[in-house]
Amino acid sequence: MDMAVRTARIALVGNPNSGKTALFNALTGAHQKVANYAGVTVERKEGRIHAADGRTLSVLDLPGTYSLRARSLDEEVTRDAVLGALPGETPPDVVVCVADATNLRLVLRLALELKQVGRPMVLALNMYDIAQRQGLRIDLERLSAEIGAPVVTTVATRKRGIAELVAAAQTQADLAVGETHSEWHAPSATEIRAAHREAERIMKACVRAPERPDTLTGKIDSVLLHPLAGLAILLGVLFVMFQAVFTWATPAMDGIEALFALVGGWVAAVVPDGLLQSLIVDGLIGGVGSVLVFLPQILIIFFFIIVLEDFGYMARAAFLMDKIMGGAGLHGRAFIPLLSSFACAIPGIMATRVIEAKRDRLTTILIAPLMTCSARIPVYVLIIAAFIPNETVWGFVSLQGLVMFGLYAAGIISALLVSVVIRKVFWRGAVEPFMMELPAYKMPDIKSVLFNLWLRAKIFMRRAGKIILPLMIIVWALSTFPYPPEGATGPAIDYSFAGMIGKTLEPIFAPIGFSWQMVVALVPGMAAREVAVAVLGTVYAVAGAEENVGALASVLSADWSLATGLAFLAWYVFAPQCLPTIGVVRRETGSMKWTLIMVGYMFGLAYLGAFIVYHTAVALGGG
Ligand SMILES: Nc1nc2c(ncn2[C@@H]2O[C@H](COP(=O)(O)OP(=O)(O)OP(=O)(O)O)[C@@H](O)[C@H]2O)c(=O)[nH]1
Ligand SMILES: [Mg+2]
Repeated sequence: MDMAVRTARIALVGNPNSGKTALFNALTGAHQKVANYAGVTVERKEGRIHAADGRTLSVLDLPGTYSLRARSLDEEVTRDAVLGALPGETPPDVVVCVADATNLRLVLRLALELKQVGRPMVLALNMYDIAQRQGLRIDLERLSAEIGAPVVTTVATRKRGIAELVAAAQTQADLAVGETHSEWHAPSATEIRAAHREAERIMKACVRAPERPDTLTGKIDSVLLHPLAGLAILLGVLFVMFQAVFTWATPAMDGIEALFALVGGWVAAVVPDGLLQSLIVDGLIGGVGSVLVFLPQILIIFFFIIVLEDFGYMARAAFLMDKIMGGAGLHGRAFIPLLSSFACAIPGIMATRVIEAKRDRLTTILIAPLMTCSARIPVYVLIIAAFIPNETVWGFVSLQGLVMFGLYAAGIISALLVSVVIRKVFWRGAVEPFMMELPAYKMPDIKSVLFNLWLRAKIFMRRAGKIILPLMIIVWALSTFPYPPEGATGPAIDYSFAGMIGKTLEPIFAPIGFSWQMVVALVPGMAAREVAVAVLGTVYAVAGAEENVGALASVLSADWSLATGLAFLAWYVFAPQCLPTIGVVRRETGSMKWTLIMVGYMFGLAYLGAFIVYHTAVALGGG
């Protein structure tokens, strides 16, 4: 074998939240998700490093773990990667043990364990900036001698120490060429105790306590984690977020609408009247534009989430919610997956891999789609704009923002209730207590916040191109053909395939106040929820070029009763309106039965919720 061209493989292994993914990004130029809480990475990710000497190395980012005695699915991935037990994989040539330099005790135990596996190792003391700021003194030479591996200090977020780390890893790889020894056995209780003592001894020998211990974190925590004040602040933060959605977004929306109107007008002037013009202007530009216009709202919500994540607040929110979630039969570790589900249920469901007990994980998967994903935002905003007056209550509170807050709350509360029911119906037993490690507070980095927002915008726009655009072509065709017969008087859509489908299914939805036009919007909404907004624009023939949220909202408010509008919102809170999510649930649970149970209960709740809302509103005079 020609050693010179063989790519050495490096694996990043370390405690949760120690900065492995930040290092991976710094090493490879990738943009994997980094956030200030444990359990961000749940899968292995491979990337490439082009070293200074022209060689390439391959590097693996792995889920965080405290030990190779893996307990949850994500930790098993890390163990198997280190041992080369994943199908088709050999053990890595070098293990880079990534440490949070301010929290060495736990990582030393892991480092000792890794050492036993027998792979060449490098210890990366990451977050070295924070360690220095705190005045923590680490005897690097002694530490290196004690664990028998080179030690490199790094600041992943500032790309410091990266070249040194690569060089050290390369040297280790070269020294150990051809050596493939790798073994591990689960340690006995005696061995574990011995390892703890050894880690303690190394700590004492190499680390001197910080001169300026982090008292700020403690001070902030005494407020933010206060059982009452903390919860009030959490609610306040969410409240401000939804107020912002309705007050900050308008100028940006106006800009996007103007842009699409301009393009639509331009195409209408260039392309002759007829089918092609209708397809481009109404179907494509109007359809995609009517969804893209909600980008500002989505980015505002993500802005809050990203800043709070980076600050280290989300782990505190998990702490505050722990009692409530435990009461509902949810494991404390369910918080982060549920939080991820506010972006989209799919990454949320994947994130449940951090939950050890199968039942706890299954419960979390089953309720994750009730969290308000970002694809619901366009629908909520449109219907709220149509039916909720743009007024201020109690002097300063936007009523529309308040309703939005209520819809999110409805999702959360129903998720908790469903969890209680799952616990009652399918299994009992106490939930294991769990304490998430609270990360130190960090000032969010503006560049990375903006970058993450840009990634979010890209995801949303890619969806518009890849899913919404093709769907809109289908919807346009179904609502254009067949043409109305000679002498027909109603709108053309009445005679189209879309009209036929809607009218066939209408009887099912009539009891909850939905018209056939709404049914037409629900069907493609199964592929991507937000398409419903574009389809409503099509079925109500709001002309493409002058299409805007205001115009569509006023058509809806004229055509639907208030009761219908509210019932539609209720439907959207609960309905499993998204095939990709159902597919992921099937894959992650490995069970058709549980997938069907989820789809069934969600449709049931949607129908029941819309029914109750509709009839209550009618009874109160909103029909
Ligand atoms: N100040 C400072 N912050 C860092 C450094 N490295 C990472 N961070 C921050 O630490 C937090 C955790 O980083 P991640 O890269 O997500 O950690 P991880 O080890 O991949 O975490 P898991 O995937 O959950 O195991 C993020 O908020 C990073 O921005 C560093 O060297 N200095
Ligand atoms: Mg990570």
